[in-house]
Amino acid sequence: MARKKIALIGSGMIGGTLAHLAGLKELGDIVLFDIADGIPQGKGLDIAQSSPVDGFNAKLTGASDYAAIEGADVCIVTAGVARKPGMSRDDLLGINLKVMEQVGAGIKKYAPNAFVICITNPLDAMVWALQKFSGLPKNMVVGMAGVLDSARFRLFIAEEFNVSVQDVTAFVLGGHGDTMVPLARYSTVAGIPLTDLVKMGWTTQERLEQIIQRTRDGGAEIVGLLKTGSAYYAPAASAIEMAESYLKDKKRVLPVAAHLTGQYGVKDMYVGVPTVIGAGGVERVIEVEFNKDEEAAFQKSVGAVAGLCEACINIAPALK
Ligand SMILES: NC(=O)c1ccc[n+]([C@@H]2O[C@H](COP(=O)([O-])OP(=O)(O)OC[C@H]3O[C@@H](n4cnc5c(N)ncnc54)[C@H](O)[C@@H]3O)[C@@H](O)[C@H]2O)c1
Ligand SMILES: O=C(O)C[C@H](O)C(=O)O
Repeated sequence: MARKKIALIGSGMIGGTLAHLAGLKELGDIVLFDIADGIPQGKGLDIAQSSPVDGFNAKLTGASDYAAIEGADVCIVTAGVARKPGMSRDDLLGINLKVMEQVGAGIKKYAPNAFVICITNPLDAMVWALQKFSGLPKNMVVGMAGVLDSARFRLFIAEEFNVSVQDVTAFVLGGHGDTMVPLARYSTVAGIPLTDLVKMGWTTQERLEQIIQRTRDGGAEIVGLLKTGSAYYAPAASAIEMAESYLKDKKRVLPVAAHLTGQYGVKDMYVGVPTVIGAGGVERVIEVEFNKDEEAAFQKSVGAVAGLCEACINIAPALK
Protein backbone atom coordinates (compact mmCIF):
# COMPACT_ATOMS: atom_id res chain seq x y z
CA MET A 1 0.00 0.00 0.00
CA ALA A 2 1.37 3.40 -0.99
CA ARG A 3 2.06 5.81 1.82
CA LYS A 4 -0.47 8.52 2.65
CA LYS A 5 0.46 12.10 1.76
CA ILE A 6 0.33 14.80 4.41
CA ALA A 7 0.56 18.44 3.36
CA LEU A 8 1.52 21.00 5.98
CA ILE A 9 0.51 24.45 4.79
CA GLY A 10 2.62 26.80 6.86
CA SER A 11 6.05 25.62 7.99
CA GLY A 12 6.65 27.83 10.97
CA MET A 13 6.80 26.70 14.60
CA ILE A 14 3.75 24.43 14.48
CA GLY A 15 4.34 23.32 10.87
CA GLY A 16 7.87 22.12 11.65
CA THR A 17 6.72 20.32 14.79
CA LEU A 18 3.88 18.68 12.86
CA ALA A 19 6.35 17.41 10.26
CA HIS A 20 8.57 15.93 12.96
CA LEU A 21 5.68 14.21 14.75
CA ALA A 22 4.11 12.92 11.52
CA GLY A 23 7.50 11.47 10.58
CA LEU A 24 8.11 9.87 13.98
CA LYS A 25 4.63 8.31 13.84
CA GLU A 26 5.09 7.20 10.22
CA LEU A 27 1.77 8.72 9.21
CA GLY A 28 2.91 9.09 5.60
CA ASP A 29 5.09 11.17 3.29
CA ILE A 30 5.19 14.81 4.23
CA VAL A 31 5.17 17.96 2.13
CA LEU A 32 5.97 21.19 3.95
CA PHE A 33 4.66 24.31 2.19
CA ASP A 34 5.35 27.96 2.99
CA ILE A 35 5.61 31.28 1.17
CA ALA A 36 8.94 31.85 2.93
CA ASP A 37 11.02 29.97 0.35
CA GLY A 38 13.82 27.91 1.90
CA ILE A 39 12.10 27.36 5.26
CA PRO A 40 9.97 24.35 4.23
CA GLN A 41 12.87 22.88 2.24
CA GLY A 42 15.31 23.38 5.11
CA LYS A 43 13.00 21.97 7.79
CA GLY A 44 12.09 19.01 5.55
CA LEU A 45 15.73 18.16 4.95
CA ASP A 46 16.65 18.58 8.62
CA ILE A 47 13.85 16.25 9.78
CA ALA A 48 14.64 13.74 7.01
CA GLN A 49 18.20 13.64 8.32
CA SER A 50 16.86 12.66 11.75
CA SER A 51 15.03 9.65 10.27
CA PRO A 52 18.04 7.27 10.18
CA VAL A 53 18.69 8.05 13.86
CA ASP A 54 15.08 7.69 14.98
CA GLY A 55 14.41 4.87 12.52
CA PHE A 56 11.33 6.12 10.71
CA ASN A 57 10.47 5.89 7.03
CA ALA A 58 8.94 8.97 5.47
CA LYS A 59 9.80 11.17 2.52
CA LEU A 60 9.96 14.84 3.50
CA THR A 61 9.95 17.61 0.92
CA GLY A 62 9.57 21.37 1.08
CA ALA A 63 7.91 23.66 -1.44
CA SER A 64 6.63 27.15 -2.13
CA ASP A 65 4.37 26.09 -4.97
CA TYR A 66 0.91 24.68 -4.25
CA ALA A 67 1.36 22.06 -6.98
CA ALA A 68 3.50 20.16 -4.44
CA ILE A 69 0.44 19.35 -2.29
CA GLU A 70 -1.32 17.62 -5.20
CA GLY A 71 -3.35 14.60 -4.09
CA ALA A 72 -2.71 15.11 -0.36
CA ASP A 73 -4.81 12.91 1.95
CA VAL A 74 -4.54 15.34 4.86
CA CYS A 75 -3.78 19.08 4.86
CA ILE A 76 -2.94 20.78 8.14
CA VAL A 77 -3.09 24.56 7.89
CA THR A 78 -0.98 26.80 10.11
CA ALA A 79 -0.23 29.49 7.52
CA GLY A 80 -0.57 33.02 8.83
CA VAL A 81 0.50 35.05 11.81
CA ALA A 82 0.62 34.18 15.52
CA ARG A 83 -0.10 36.65 18.31
CA LYS A 84 2.44 38.34 20.55
CA PRO A 85 2.01 39.56 24.13
CA GLY A 86 -0.71 42.20 24.43
CA MET A 87 -2.67 40.86 21.45
CA SER A 88 -5.82 38.76 21.38
CA ARG A 89 -6.34 35.96 18.88
CA ASP A 90 -9.09 38.07 17.31
CA ASP A 91 -6.53 40.77 16.39
CA LEU A 92 -5.20 38.32 13.78
CA LEU A 93 -8.50 38.12 11.89
CA GLY A 94 -7.85 40.61 9.07
CA ILE A 95 -4.39 39.39 8.13
CA ASN A 96 -5.10 35.67 8.50
CA LEU A 97 -8.39 35.87 6.57
CA LYS A 98 -6.41 36.91 3.46
CA VAL A 99 -4.09 33.96 4.03
CA MET A 100 -7.09 31.58 4.27
CA GLU A 101 -8.29 32.82 0.87
CA GLN A 102 -4.98 31.83 -0.75
CA VAL A 103 -4.76 28.53 1.13
CA GLY A 104 -8.39 27.69 0.29
CA ALA A 105 -7.71 28.23 -3.41
CA GLY A 106 -4.58 26.05 -3.26
CA ILE A 107 -6.39 23.18 -1.52
CA LYS A 108 -9.38 23.44 -3.86
CA LYS A 109 -7.11 23.12 -6.90
CA TYR A 110 -4.66 20.48 -5.71
CA ALA A 111 -6.12 18.54 -2.78
CA PRO A 112 -9.92 18.53 -3.08
CA ASN A 113 -10.21 15.07 -1.48
CA ALA A 114 -8.17 15.87 1.59
CA PHE A 115 -9.22 15.94 5.23
CA VAL A 116 -8.35 19.51 6.21
CA ILE A 117 -7.41 20.53 9.75
CA CYS A 118 -7.19 24.28 10.28
CA ILE A 119 -5.12 25.61 13.17
CA THR A 120 -4.71 29.26 12.18
CA ASN A 121 -6.33 31.79 14.56
CA PRO A 122 -8.85 33.10 15.31
CA LEU A 123 -9.65 29.44 14.86
CA ASP A 124 -13.43 29.13 14.60
CA ALA A 125 -13.76 31.99 12.10
CA MET A 126 -10.71 30.93 10.08
CA VAL A 127 -11.88 27.32 9.64
CA TRP A 128 -15.34 28.61 8.66
CA ALA A 129 -13.79 30.90 6.03
CA LEU A 130 -11.35 28.22 4.86
CA GLN A 131 -14.19 25.78 4.19
CA LYS A 132 -16.01 28.41 2.15
CA PHE A 133 -12.89 29.49 0.23
CA SER A 134 -11.94 25.86 -0.53
CA GLY A 135 -15.44 24.58 -1.25
CA LEU A 136 -14.51 21.20 0.28
CA PRO A 137 -17.27 19.12 1.94
CA LYS A 138 -18.03 20.49 5.40
CA ASN A 139 -17.44 17.12 7.11
CA MET A 140 -13.90 17.13 5.67
CA VAL A 141 -12.86 20.52 7.07
CA VAL A 142 -12.34 20.90 10.80
CA GLY A 143 -10.61 23.18 13.26
CA MET A 144 -8.15 22.14 15.96
CA ALA A 145 -8.65 23.78 19.35
CA GLY A 146 -10.74 21.56 21.60
CA VAL A 147 -8.13 18.79 21.80
CA LEU A 148 -5.53 21.38 22.86
CA ASP A 149 -7.75 23.21 25.35
CA SER A 150 -8.89 19.87 26.80
CA ALA A 151 -5.27 18.68 27.06
CA ARG A 152 -4.42 21.80 29.06
CA PHE A 153 -7.41 21.20 31.34
CA ARG A 154 -6.37 17.54 31.73
CA LEU A 155 -2.81 18.49 32.68
CA PHE A 156 -3.91 21.02 35.28
CA ILE A 157 -6.40 18.53 36.79
CA ALA A 158 -3.78 15.75 36.89
CA GLU A 159 -1.35 18.10 38.65
CA GLU A 160 -4.02 19.22 41.13
CA PHE A 161 -4.90 15.64 42.13
CA ASN A 162 -1.42 14.17 41.64
CA VAL A 163 -2.74 11.48 39.29
CA SER A 164 -1.68 10.34 35.84
CA VAL A 165 -2.75 12.50 32.90
CA GLN A 166 -3.82 9.21 31.30
CA ASP A 167 -6.65 8.85 33.81
CA VAL A 168 -8.03 12.32 33.23
CA THR A 169 -10.57 13.06 30.50
CA ALA A 170 -11.86 16.52 29.73
CA PHE A 171 -14.10 18.38 27.35
CA VAL A 172 -13.57 22.01 26.52
CA LEU A 173 -16.23 23.12 24.04
CA GLY A 174 -17.33 26.36 22.38
CA GLY A 175 -15.11 28.82 20.55
CA HIS A 176 -11.33 28.89 20.95
CA GLY A 177 -11.22 32.26 22.71
CA ASP A 178 -11.72 33.83 26.10
CA THR A 179 -15.29 32.48 26.15
CA MET A 180 -14.33 28.80 25.71
CA VAL A 181 -16.32 26.39 27.90
CA PRO A 182 -14.38 23.88 30.05
CA LEU A 183 -17.07 21.48 31.27
CA ALA A 184 -16.40 20.20 34.79
CA ARG A 185 -19.41 17.87 34.70
CA TYR A 186 -18.12 16.12 31.58
CA SER A 187 -14.49 16.00 32.71
CA THR A 188 -13.39 13.09 34.86
CA VAL A 189 -10.68 11.30 36.80
CA ALA A 190 -11.10 7.59 36.02
CA GLY A 191 -14.72 8.25 35.10
CA ILE A 192 -15.55 10.30 38.23
CA PRO A 193 -16.84 13.75 37.21
CA LEU A 194 -14.92 16.72 38.64
CA THR A 195 -18.14 17.97 40.21
CA ASP A 196 -18.29 14.71 42.24
CA LEU A 197 -14.62 15.02 43.18
CA VAL A 198 -15.42 18.41 44.73
CA LYS A 199 -18.20 16.75 46.75
CA MET A 200 -15.75 13.99 47.76
CA GLY A 201 -13.40 16.66 49.13
CA TRP A 202 -10.56 16.11 46.63
CA THR A 203 -10.58 19.82 45.87
CA THR A 204 -12.72 22.89 46.45
CA GLN A 205 -15.11 24.61 44.07
CA GLU A 206 -12.91 27.72 44.31
CA ARG A 207 -9.79 25.79 43.29
CA LEU A 208 -11.67 24.16 40.42
CA GLU A 209 -12.75 27.62 39.19
CA GLN A 210 -9.08 28.71 39.24
CA ILE A 211 -8.08 25.68 37.14
CA ILE A 212 -10.90 26.40 34.68
CA GLN A 213 -9.74 30.01 34.34
CA ARG A 214 -6.13 28.92 33.85
CA THR A 215 -7.37 26.64 31.05
CA ARG A 216 -9.20 29.54 29.39
CA ASP A 217 -6.00 31.60 29.64
CA GLY A 218 -3.78 28.69 28.55
CA GLY A 219 -2.75 30.20 25.22
CA ALA A 220 -2.06 33.64 26.67
CA GLU A 221 0.02 32.13 29.48
CA ILE A 222 2.40 30.64 26.92
CA VAL A 223 2.43 33.77 24.71
CA GLY A 224 3.41 35.75 27.81
CA LEU A 225 6.30 33.40 28.53
CA LEU A 226 7.60 32.96 24.96
CA LYS A 227 7.13 36.64 23.99
CA THR A 228 7.99 35.90 20.33
CA GLY A 229 4.93 33.81 19.37
CA SER A 230 2.54 31.21 20.70
CA ALA A 231 2.42 27.55 21.74
CA TYR A 232 3.46 24.93 19.21
CA TYR A 233 4.32 21.56 20.79
CA ALA A 234 0.88 20.84 22.28
CA PRO A 235 -1.01 22.36 19.30
CA ALA A 236 0.96 20.14 16.91
CA ALA A 237 0.42 17.01 19.05
CA SER A 238 -3.31 17.78 19.14
CA ALA A 239 -3.64 18.14 15.36
CA ILE A 240 -1.65 14.94 14.82
CA GLU A 241 -4.09 13.09 17.09
CA MET A 242 -6.93 14.28 14.83
CA ALA A 243 -5.06 13.42 11.60
CA GLU A 244 -4.22 9.95 12.92
CA SER A 245 -7.86 9.27 13.82
CA TYR A 246 -8.85 10.15 10.24
CA LEU A 247 -6.02 8.26 8.50
CA LYS A 248 -6.42 5.11 10.60
CA ASP A 249 -10.22 5.32 10.85
CA LYS A 250 -9.83 5.19 14.63
CA LYS A 251 -13.19 6.86 15.29
CA ARG A 252 -11.79 8.79 18.24
CA VAL A 253 -14.25 10.95 20.15
CA LEU A 254 -12.55 14.33 20.02
CA PRO A 255 -13.68 17.90 20.61
CA VAL A 256 -13.11 19.75 17.34
CA ALA A 257 -14.43 22.88 15.66
CA ALA A 258 -17.02 21.24 13.41
CA HIS A 259 -19.56 22.66 11.00
CA LEU A 260 -22.96 22.73 12.69
CA THR A 261 -26.25 22.44 10.87
CA GLY A 262 -28.62 23.01 13.77
CA GLN A 263 -26.94 20.94 16.49
CA TYR A 264 -26.83 22.91 19.74
CA GLY A 265 -29.15 25.39 17.99
CA VAL A 266 -26.28 26.62 15.78
CA LYS A 267 -26.46 26.83 11.98
CA ASP A 268 -23.68 27.32 9.40
CA MET A 269 -20.96 28.01 11.92
CA TYR A 270 -17.91 26.17 13.22
CA VAL A 271 -17.82 25.77 17.00
CA GLY A 272 -16.02 23.31 19.28
CA VAL A 273 -18.20 20.26 19.97
CA PRO A 274 -17.56 16.55 20.66
CA THR A 275 -17.29 14.59 17.41
CA VAL A 276 -16.36 11.18 16.06
CA ILE A 277 -13.41 11.46 13.63
CA GLY A 278 -12.90 8.56 11.23
CA ALA A 279 -12.35 7.80 7.56
CA GLY A 280 -15.49 9.80 6.77
CA GLY A 281 -14.05 12.93 8.39
CA VAL A 282 -16.50 14.22 10.97
CA GLU A 283 -18.72 11.14 11.15
CA ARG A 284 -20.90 12.33 13.99
CA VAL A 285 -21.50 15.43 16.08
CA ILE A 286 -22.36 14.41 19.63
CA GLU A 287 -24.97 16.58 21.30
CA VAL A 288 -24.46 16.45 25.06
CA GLU A 289 -27.08 17.83 27.40
CA PHE A 290 -26.23 21.14 29.06
CA ASN A 291 -27.56 22.46 32.34
CA LYS A 292 -28.67 26.12 32.48
CA ASP A 293 -25.24 27.56 33.27
CA GLU A 294 -23.45 25.40 30.69
CA GLU A 295 -26.01 26.35 28.03
CA ALA A 296 -25.58 30.06 28.81
CA ALA A 297 -21.77 29.80 28.66
CA PHE A 298 -21.90 27.84 25.38
CA GLN A 299 -24.32 30.29 23.74
CA LYS A 300 -22.17 33.24 24.87
CA SER A 301 -19.20 31.58 23.17
CA VAL A 302 -21.26 30.93 20.02
CA GLY A 303 -22.15 34.64 20.02
CA ALA A 304 -18.47 35.58 20.11
CA VAL A 305 -17.73 33.29 17.14
CA ALA A 306 -20.73 34.70 15.24
CA GLY A 307 -19.29 38.20 15.73
CA LEU A 308 -15.99 37.08 14.21
CA CYS A 309 -17.75 35.50 11.21
CA GLU A 310 -19.60 38.80 10.69
CA ALA A 311 -16.26 40.62 10.76
CA CYS A 312 -14.99 38.22 8.07
CA ILE A 313 -18.06 38.91 5.89
CA ASN A 314 -17.43 42.66 6.23
CA ILE A 315 -13.93 42.13 4.84
CA ALA A 316 -14.85 39.47 2.27
CA PRO A 317 -18.58 39.76 1.39
CA ALA A 318 -18.37 36.63 -0.81
CA LEU A 319 -18.28 34.59 2.42
CA LYS A 320 -21.95 35.36 3.12
N1 LIG B 1 -5.96 26.57 17.00
C1 LIG B 1 -5.09 26.56 17.98
O1 LIG B 1 -5.33 25.98 19.03
C2 LIG B 1 -3.77 27.23 17.80
C3 LIG B 1 -2.69 26.94 18.64
C4 LIG B 1 -1.48 27.57 18.44
C5 LIG B 1 -1.32 28.47 17.38
N2 LIG B 1 -2.39 28.72 16.58
C6 LIG B 1 -2.28 29.60 15.42
O2 LIG B 1 -1.57 28.89 14.39
C7 LIG B 1 -0.97 29.83 13.51
C8 LIG B 1 0.48 29.42 13.24
O3 LIG B 1 1.24 29.47 14.43
P1 LIG B 1 2.84 29.24 14.36
O4 LIG B 1 3.32 29.33 15.75
O5 LIG B 1 3.16 28.07 13.54
O6 LIG B 1 3.25 30.56 13.57
P2 LIG B 1 4.58 30.81 12.73
O7 LIG B 1 4.68 32.29 12.50
O8 LIG B 1 5.74 30.14 13.35
O9 LIG B 1 4.29 30.08 11.33
C9 LIG B 1 3.38 30.57 10.41
C10 LIG B 1 3.94 30.32 9.03
O10 LIG B 1 2.96 30.71 8.07
C11 LIG B 1 3.66 31.19 6.96
N3 LIG B 1 2.76 31.98 6.13
C12 LIG B 1 2.34 33.26 6.29
N4 LIG B 1 1.53 33.61 5.29
C13 LIG B 1 1.42 32.54 4.47
C14 LIG B 1 0.71 32.28 3.29
N5 LIG B 1 -0.04 33.23 2.71
N6 LIG B 1 0.82 31.06 2.72
C15 LIG B 1 1.60 30.09 3.28
N7 LIG B 1 2.30 30.29 4.41
C16 LIG B 1 2.20 31.50 5.00
C17 LIG B 1 4.80 32.01 7.55
O11 LIG B 1 5.84 32.21 6.59
C18 LIG B 1 5.21 31.14 8.72
O12 LIG B 1 6.27 30.27 8.40
C19 LIG B 1 -1.17 31.19 14.16
O13 LIG B 1 -2.29 31.85 13.57
C20 LIG B 1 -1.49 30.86 15.60
O14 LIG B 1 -2.25 31.86 16.25
C21 LIG B 1 -3.61 28.15 16.78
O1 LIG C 1 -2.98 31.59 22.27
C1 LIG C 1 -2.65 31.65 21.10
O2 LIG C 1 -2.52 32.73 20.50
C2 LIG C 1 -2.30 30.40 20.35
C3 LIG C 1 -3.28 29.30 20.54
O3 LIG C 1 -4.58 29.68 20.22
C4 LIG C 1 -3.20 28.66 21.90
O4 LIG C 1 -4.24 28.50 22.54
O5 LIG C 1 -2.10 28.31 22.32
